[in-house]
Amino acid sequence: MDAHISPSTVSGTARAPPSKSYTHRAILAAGYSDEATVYDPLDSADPRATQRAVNAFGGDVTPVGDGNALAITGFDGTPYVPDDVIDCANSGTTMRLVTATAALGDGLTVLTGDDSLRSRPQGPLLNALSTLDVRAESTRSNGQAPLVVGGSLAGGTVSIPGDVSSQYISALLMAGAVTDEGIELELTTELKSAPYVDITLEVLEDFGVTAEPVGTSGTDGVRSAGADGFVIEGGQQYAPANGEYHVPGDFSSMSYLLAAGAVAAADGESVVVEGAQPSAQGDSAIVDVLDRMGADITWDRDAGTITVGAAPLSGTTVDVGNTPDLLPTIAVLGAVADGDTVIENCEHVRYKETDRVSAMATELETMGAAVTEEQATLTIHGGESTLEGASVEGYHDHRVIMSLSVAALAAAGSTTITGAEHVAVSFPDFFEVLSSLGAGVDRTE
Ligand SMILES: O=C(O)C1=C[C@@H](OP(=O)(O)O)[C@@H](O)[C@H](O)C1
Ligand SMILES: C=C(OP(=O)(O)O)C(=O)O
Repeated sequence: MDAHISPSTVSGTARAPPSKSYTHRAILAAGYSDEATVYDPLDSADPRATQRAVNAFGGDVTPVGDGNALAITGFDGTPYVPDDVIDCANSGTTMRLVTATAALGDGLTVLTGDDSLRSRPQGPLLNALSTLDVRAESTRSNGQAPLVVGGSLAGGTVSIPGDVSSQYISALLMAGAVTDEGIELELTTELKSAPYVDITLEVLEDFGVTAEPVGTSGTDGVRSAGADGFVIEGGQQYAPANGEYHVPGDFSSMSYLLAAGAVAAADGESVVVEGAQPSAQGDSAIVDVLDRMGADITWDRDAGTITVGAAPLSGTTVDVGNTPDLLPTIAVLGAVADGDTVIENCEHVRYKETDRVSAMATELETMGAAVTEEQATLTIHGGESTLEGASVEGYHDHRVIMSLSVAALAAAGSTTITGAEHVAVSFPDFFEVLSSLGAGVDRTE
C-alpha cells in the first residue's frame, strides 16, 4: 500500500499508542508468572508475536474487557516445548526475548521471522547461551534466524557485547530469574540502547523480580545502569502487585506526532499529545531534542501531555547511542531545520528492520535534502534547499515510513511512500491519527 501525503498544517489533540517495549515485556513477564492481567497493552503486529510465543510455550493470552486488557495465564517459569515453529514476524524484541525463554525448555524450539528479521544479528545471544551449556544455533550458521534453541538453561556466568543489541541482555535477565542458579552477565563492550534495559529492570521490579546492575554510566542526560554488567538471582517468582500491570504511552511513537507539530503546526495552533507520563523510556529525550532545536514545546509531566507548536528550527548534535529509534525522526527534523544536524553514535541503528542510517540518508536526499552519511554519524545539512515532494521508499520499516510522512508535511508538493501498511508493527492507526490532526493523507493499494 502506498501513502500519499500532501503538504499540510496540523493541529489538535492525539493520544500516543501504548509502549511497544513495555507491552512485550509485560506479556512475557505474565507468561513467566502464574497469571496476570496486562492493562492498556499495545495491540499491534510486534506484541502479537510475543503473545503467540507465550501461547506456544503453554500459556494463554486472552483479550478481556472492551479489548483494553489481556488476561494471561502463564507457563509459570517452565515453558513447554512448542508444537510448532514460533513465527516472530518482524519483531526483533520478540525473537531476542523469546530465544532466552526457549533455552529454559527441556526440548528444542525453532524460531523464525520475516525476511528482515532473518537478516538481523542473533549471534552474540546464541554464543552466550551456548556458553551456558544450552543448544543455541542458527540453522544457516550465520548468526541469523531460523534458530534452534533449547536445553534446560540452569544459569551461570557469561560475557556478552552490549553494542549490538540491548535486547540480548533483557532476554537473559528475564529468563535468568527463573533459572536454578541465576545469571551473572559481564559486558565486554559499552552498553548501547541502555534505557531499554532500564525498562526491563522496571518491569521486572513491577513483577516482584530483582536484578542488580553492576556499575553505572550516564551520557547525554539519559539514565543508564549496568555499565559493567548485571546480576540476577535464580529461583524468583514473577507476580505483579494485585495481579495487574499497566502499560504507559510510547515515546518513540509520540516522536512522529511531536515532530509533525514542530514542522507543520498551523500558525498560532499546536499539537497536543496525551499519554506522555514519565517512564524509563530513553526516547522521551525527543522532548529535549525538539527544545534544543528551538521548537515551542512544553511537557506537563503530571498531566502527561506535551504541547508543541511550529517555530523556526535550527540544527543540533544528538548522540543516539541510547535512543536508536529516534534517528529517523531527528533526521527529518534536521532536514527542515536551518544548519547542520549531526546524529552521532548511530552504527547500531543499521541493525534494525532495515539499515535506517542509509535508508534515511537516501530518501531525504530524494526529497532534496543534503546529507553526509558516515558509518556512525549521519549529518543533515539543513537550510540548503527546501524539501520537495517525491516518491520515496519505506523499506517495509514502520519508523522510516512514519518519519518520511512527517517530512512530507513540510515538503513542497505531494509525497508518495511505499509500504504504508507496515505502520501496523507499532502504530496501526498512525495515518488515521495524522489525518485527524489535519494532514492530507490518501492511501492506495
Ligand atoms: O528492547 C526493546 O524494547 C528495544 C530495544 C532497542 O533495540 P536494540 O537494543 O537492539 O538497540 C530498540 O531499537 C527496539 O525498538 C526496542
Ligand atoms: C527496532 C525496533 O524493534 P525490534 O527490534 O523489536 O524489531 C523498532 O521498533 O524500531
